[in-house]
Order: sequence, then structure tokens, then C-alpha cells
Amino acid sequence: MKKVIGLTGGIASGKSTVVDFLVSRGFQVIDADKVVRELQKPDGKLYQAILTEFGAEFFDENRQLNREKLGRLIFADRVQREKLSALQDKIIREELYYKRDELLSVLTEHSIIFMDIPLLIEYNYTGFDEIWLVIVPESVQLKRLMARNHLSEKEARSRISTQMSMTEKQKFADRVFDNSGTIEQLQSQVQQALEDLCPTDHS
Ligand SMILES: CC(C)(COP(=O)(O)OP(=O)(O)OC[C@H]1O[C@@H](n2cnc3c(N)ncnc32)[C@H](O)[C@@H]1O)[C@@H](O)C(=O)NCCC(=O)NCCS
Ligand SMILES: Nc1ncnc2c1ncn2[C@@H]1O[C@H](COP(=O)(O)OP(=O)(O)OP(=O)(O)O)[C@@H](O)[C@H]1O
Repeated sequence: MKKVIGLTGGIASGKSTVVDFLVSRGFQVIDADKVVRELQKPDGKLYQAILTEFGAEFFDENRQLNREKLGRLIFADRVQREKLSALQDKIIREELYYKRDELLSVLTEHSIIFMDIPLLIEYNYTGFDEIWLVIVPESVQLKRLMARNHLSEKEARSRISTQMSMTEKQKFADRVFDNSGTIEQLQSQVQQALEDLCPTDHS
């Protein structure tokens, strides 16, 4: 049987770090953030809608979306966040399911694919054999988010507060990975989960 695993977690929890490990192990991963970025390019399905609703000041001279500027706006303002979500959600969802079906159609029986979807739980994505969740204590999340995105503590806290808490997310997860330690410690938890999922492979 082919399996689809949904991977999720809060902002800067370590999903991409898990994805890097899965890819290094030869797994196919659909990365929602990357798919969204493709859709927001000038020839993508979201470009025109964002331009019309938010205006040219959110794009640079090469017609690339100024992600930092739009991010600053939407994470600080619930109304704008909902406006962006209403604009993008259906198209993102269709594209992710399309990519999943396309991938599944070319893979052999007993294949496993992963879908890294940050808002998987908040936005009610379905159709997974298992949901894997990466968690970190909020203090660690805050530190990593501030460092990665060059945000003030206030900005980082505000981004975290737009998402469901990790405690709440755990109720939906089949597997939980604690990323409060080193990357190697995270990888060994993922390795264990892979061995449980497909005992003969990837050991
Ligand atoms: C606002 C945008 C342009 C900012 O881009 P930027 O490159 O700075 O961030 P990136 O796309 O890498 O997202 C980083 C993280 O922010 C969080 N995040 C993104 N959008 C949202 C949102 N609407 N609500 C809560 N958290 C969000 C997620 O944890 C995501 O992994 C971009 O995040 C966006 O278009 N977001 C809306 C699309 C969306 O819902 N993305 C999540 C895929 S399910
Ligand atoms: N165990 C760890 N120790 C130290 N730094 C880490 C660890 N895991 C991840 N990081 C760093 O924390 C930041 C967030 O990790 P990562 O990008 O994997 O999270 P993410 O969940 O994919 O984030 P987002 O969804 O917001 O893009 C990155 O800068 C990453 O290098």
C-alpha cells in the first residue's frame, strides 16, 4: 500500500530540517512553502490575485513578491491575514493535492511520500495515513525564529501567536518529534519512525 505522511509543526519548529533528512534518505517530499513560492511567481496562479488585492508596493522591480514586506503586514494584522488566506487557500490546497496524486500515480506499491504543510492542522488538511509533528518549547522556537528571520522578540512572538499551540496540535498527531536538542537527536527520532513505518527498509 502507498502511504502519505503529513509533516507539520509550528513556525521554525524544524520541519525543513526533518525534510532535509527525509530527502537524504531518498524519500519524496512535497513542501507546501516551496509550492506556495512557485504559485506566487509572475507566471504562477497566485501572482495576479495578490497584486490586485495588496498592490504593486508588495512587489519589486523584477515582479518578485516582497515576502518580507507581505509577511510583516499579515503577521501583524488578522484582517489582512484572513484576506490573504481567502485569496490563496483554495489554489494552494488544489495544487498540493494535485502534486500528491501526480506523485502517487508514478510511484510503485509500498512507496511512502511526505507532505510538509505548516498549517496542516489549522487548515484541516486530510488524507494522511499518519500525521508527524515537530515540537519545540516556545522559548527555543522564539530564539530560532528570531535568529533565522532577523525578527525582534515582539515580532517573533506575534508570528507564533497566529498559529495553534503545540500542545493543541499534539492531539492530532500520530508521531511527535521533540526538537529541543541537537539536529542529530531530531534525526534519530525520525530514523526510528521510518523504521517503524517500513521495518525492512532504511535501517
Ligand atoms: C506571508 C508570506 C508571503 C511570507 O513569506 P516568507 O517567505 O517570509 O515565509 P514562508 O512562506 O517561508 O513561511 C514561513 C512560515 O510562516 C508560517 N505562516 C505562513 N503563512 C501563515 C499564516 N497565514 N498563518 C500562520 N502562519 C503562517 C508557516 O509556519 C510557514 O512555514 C508567506 O508565508 C505566505 O504567502 N503565506 C500564506 C500562505 C500559506 O498559508 N502558507 C503556508 C502553507 S500551508
Ligand atoms: N535541533 C536544532 N538545533 C539548532 N538549530 C536548529 C535545530 N533544528 C532547526 N534549527 C534551526 O532553526 C531554524 C528553524 O528550523 P526549520 O527551518 O527546519 O523550521 P521549519 O519548521 O521548517 O520553519 P518554517 O516552517 O517556519 O519555515 C533554522 O534556522 C534551523 O537551522
